[in-house]
Amino acid sequence: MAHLHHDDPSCSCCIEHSLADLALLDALTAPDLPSAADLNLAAKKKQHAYKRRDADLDPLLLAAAASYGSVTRNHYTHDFFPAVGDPRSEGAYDWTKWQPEDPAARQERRPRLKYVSRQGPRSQKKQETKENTPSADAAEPLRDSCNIATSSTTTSASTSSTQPGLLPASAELQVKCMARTRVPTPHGPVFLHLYHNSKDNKEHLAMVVDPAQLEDTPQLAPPIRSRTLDAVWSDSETEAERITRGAYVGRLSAHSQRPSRPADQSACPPTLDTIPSPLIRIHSECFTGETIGSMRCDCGEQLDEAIRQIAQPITIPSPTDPAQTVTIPGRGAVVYLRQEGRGIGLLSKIRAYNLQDLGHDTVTANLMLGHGADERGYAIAAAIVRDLGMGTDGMEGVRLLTNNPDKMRALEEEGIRIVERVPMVPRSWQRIQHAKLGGDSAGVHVHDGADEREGGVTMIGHGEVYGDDLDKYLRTKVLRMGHMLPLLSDL
Ligand SMILES: Nc1nc2c(ncn2[C@@H]2O[C@H](COP(=O)(O)OP(=O)(O)OP(=O)(O)O)[C@@H](O)[C@H]2O)c(=O)[nH]1
Repeated sequence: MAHLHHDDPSCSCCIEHSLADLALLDALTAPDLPSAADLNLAAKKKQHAYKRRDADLDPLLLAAAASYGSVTRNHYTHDFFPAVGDPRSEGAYDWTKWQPEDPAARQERRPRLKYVSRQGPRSQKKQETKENTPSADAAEPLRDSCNIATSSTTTSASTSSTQPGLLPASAELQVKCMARTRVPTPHGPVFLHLYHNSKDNKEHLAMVVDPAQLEDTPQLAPPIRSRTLDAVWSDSETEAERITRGAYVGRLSAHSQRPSRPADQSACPPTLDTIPSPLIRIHSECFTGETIGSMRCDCGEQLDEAIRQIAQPITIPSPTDPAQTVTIPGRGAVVYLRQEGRGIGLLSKIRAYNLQDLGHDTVTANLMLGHGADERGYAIAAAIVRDLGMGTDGMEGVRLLTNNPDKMRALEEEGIRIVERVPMVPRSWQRIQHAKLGGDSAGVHVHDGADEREGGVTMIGHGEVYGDDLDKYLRTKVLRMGHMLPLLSDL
């Protein structure tokens, strides 16, 4: 029997407890165990032999027991008796000794530094957003979270923002490139642009391939630069702020930091006729295909293939001697839209996959879940393309990498000038096609198979997706969604 109270041999309660312990030990080890009736009788007679042991509670022990080891006696003492043992705190809790501060001393005290936020009060912003939201359905537009006051630049007419730090929602869609940075990839450097917009609450992206922008020498083709990024956002904007958000020219390093100016896009000579229009891919997010390498679809492969094709060097006649050729870096962009699962979202797409496993195709599965076959929109993509200086009057037209006729139509309706459609043939189909044609498929980049994952971007890398799931998915796109892709069986 552990003695949990205190160890004072002269203490009467300790002696009492020890006697009780011995009596209980004796009773429990005796040949005849005491019956419950005996125990009750003893309790009734208030015999000390079976007295309860929890009469005298030590608060420190209770705290330690309750703490399961995470609270020590020291913690307990600090929490409940914080001033104990600290002579300076003597009387700190005695309010009878409290004295008000001398007003003269308060005057002399230096004023405290105060942080003044450059954003409007939160309540004001909320009100502003509600008023500006174009429709009840539209999500609250993204805020300018960089804490830099902006003069919001629209993609067409420029409207000044009523509230610094807020990209206002308006009937006219606005996009604004919030930041840009260089990202090295297996296909070469890309400039990743992050966009906010006044329509939805998503961060859409553009991967601009234009490595010539890293060079200091003049280039033949105009740089693909964001108008809203290069704009001056406020009179008080510093060079450091511009550099940090990516509004710089040339290669950024510890020794080279040149902020861009709004005029930098037009500083280049007009495009030569011999330079092909930039190659553009409007790509919709696909977590499964891009991140975990799903072979139910070709999205991961398409993303890699798009960046690979855009980054291919271009050979053109030399502007000084047409008999000669010069090679310029490949240029274009992937606009990456956050409209997962053709706009139905990842949750619904996962459910749709289960319906597909039950035998339904990708279109029917969407419909069974109460969605449209394709719920995407391309207004934001078009605005981003325009912001990058492509696709509209006075700017270069674009070559669009797609098989999707709806995508072509939607972009043209948004005013984007598409000068050429470049098909996206799945790599496994290219390989089979190549074999069918007896190796005679001029100009087609033929992949060796699925073992090419080392290079390339996304989980699929430079390899290919293949299999029954993929073939079924692609066939449905051709047969039910009108994708412009020759079926293998038709070759
Ligand atoms: N609902 C649904 N979405 C899918 C399925 N498989 C892939 N997706 C989504 O389909 C979209 C693919 O879009 P894109 O890469 O723009 O291609 P596309 O519109 O099919 O046309 P292309 O430009 O010819 O490639 C992505 O958002 C994927 O998440 C599926 O089985 N069901």
